[in-house]
Amino acid sequence: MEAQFDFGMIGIGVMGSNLLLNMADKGYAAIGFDLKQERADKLEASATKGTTVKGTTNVEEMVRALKKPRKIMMLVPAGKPVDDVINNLLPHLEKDDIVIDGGNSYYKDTQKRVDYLQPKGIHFFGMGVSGGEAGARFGPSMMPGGDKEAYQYLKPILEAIAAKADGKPCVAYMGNGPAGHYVKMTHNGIEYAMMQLISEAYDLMKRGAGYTNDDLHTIFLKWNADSLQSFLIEITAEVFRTLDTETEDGTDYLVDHILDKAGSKGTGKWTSQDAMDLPVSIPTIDMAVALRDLSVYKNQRVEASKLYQPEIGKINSPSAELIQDLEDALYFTFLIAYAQGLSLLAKASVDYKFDIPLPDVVQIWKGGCIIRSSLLYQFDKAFAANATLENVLLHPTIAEILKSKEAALRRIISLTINARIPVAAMSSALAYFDAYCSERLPTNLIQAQRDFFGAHTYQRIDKEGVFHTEWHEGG
Ligand SMILES: NC(=O)C1=CN([C@@H]2O[C@H](COP(=O)(O)OP(=O)(O)OC[C@H]3O[C@@H](n4cnc5c(N)ncnc54)[C@H](OP(=O)(O)O)[C@@H]3O)[C@@H](O)[C@H]2O)C=CC1
Ligand SMILES: O=C(CO)[C@H](O)[C@H](O)COP(=O)(O)O
Repeated sequence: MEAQFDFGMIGIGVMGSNLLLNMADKGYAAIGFDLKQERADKLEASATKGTTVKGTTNVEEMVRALKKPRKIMMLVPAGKPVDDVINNLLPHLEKDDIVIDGGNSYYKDTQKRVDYLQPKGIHFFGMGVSGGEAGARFGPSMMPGGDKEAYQYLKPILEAIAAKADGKPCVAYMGNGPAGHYVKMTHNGIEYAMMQLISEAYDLMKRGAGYTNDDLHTIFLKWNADSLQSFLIEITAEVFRTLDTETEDGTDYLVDHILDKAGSKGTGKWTSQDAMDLPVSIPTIDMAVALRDLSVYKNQRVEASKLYQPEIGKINSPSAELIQDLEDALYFTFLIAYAQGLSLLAKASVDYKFDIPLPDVVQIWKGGCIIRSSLLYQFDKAFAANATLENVLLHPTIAEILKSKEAALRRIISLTINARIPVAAMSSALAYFDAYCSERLPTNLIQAQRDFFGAHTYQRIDKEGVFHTEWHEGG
């Protein structure tokens, strides 16, 4: 076959097929490989009339059909399938070909793959893709990282298919080596935190204040039209009005029939693990991971609820005030979740020499991805003033916002404590804020204890040096 295709895709499942069809709609000739013939046929059948889309089960045929330098993306499950695809592709590739892993791969695996392929002259990109099925088809947010020189060949195609925010494409070069996958991992960590925060607001309104699903639908719609405008708030409004087709008369709401055990594929956990390695404090993301983990222990929770019989207190605050406070509390805590994720990227960028452009990260998260929200626009001024800002909480415009919403969050958390509604992520966001804004923390005592039992030494506030005290006889 003559080399006539602009882009090749390996793995034409949910994400791969939609991304490829998106490219074809933008005028690129697209070819997709899958192990299954029916997927290859389905790809061709789904193409928009007049576009050039081919499906194949022959990897060599796909590679030969691509213009040079070849641009091949894989969208397969993370882990072994990625290495299998690389090894199957390698015999057919040539120097300067570009291979992109668009899945949710662990960034340390991506680094190994970059190191493996670089001596062979192959440019390997780790690229986070966010937006789910609809995003892939009509405009995702994409976070590519790898060889900057080779990015010029990808840029036009990626910019054409990306979501647009304020007319700018939601894709940009994210830095060296596995930087793209690191940014996507962090995106997902923030995603975990925002989802946990929303679920806590839901719990407070449903179990605490007794709102119905219809009420919740209306409240989330209003929030989405107001300060909390975001993809996650928008889809949550939809969830509350979706009826269950499995139950007899179909009048029950589906959300009430869904088991309260959360799944997770690892990106949230990796964010927390890597933050601890660096170390960067991201407790709201950590708490979101921990609460998904806790949710899995359903049997233990059932047993404990019988043992302790916790009575959920009624929250009787006037409705309008409660909903306004919750809106402000969510705004405050979403902002903290973004701040923690961005502070992780700032540190990783320096320590790992990723050179991540933080203003671009904020820009490409404004559209197409799961954590898109109008709140992200608030960070523009902070990063315009300092593109490597360690923490957005240090910028005066952010301080003004947080100060205006802080009292509402404190009122909400006070209500939940007596009502026994667990708001672990909200509480962690407030505690992080209180600690981050404390000139003096009680950590002096921890240093004293460490020196007491382990002669670990401490520093003093009034003179330079390292000190040790004989705290007690034999200490
Ligand atoms: N779904 C989503 O919303 C999002 C997913 N992602 C990530 O994108 C990646 C793909 O996800 P998604 O499209 O949902 O998954 P799907 O399961 O829909 O598709 C995966 C595809 O990979 C193919 N595949 C699996 N193993 C191999 C292999 N060894 N060689 C060649 N092809 C293989 C499968 O082929 P077959 O079925 O024939 O075996 C299938 O076509 C994952 O890393 C996921 O985490 C990222 C963002 C959002
Ligand atoms: O990357 C994504 C969105 O951005 C995927 O939907 C991801 O799979 C979600 O993670 P998890 O399954 O752990 O909730």
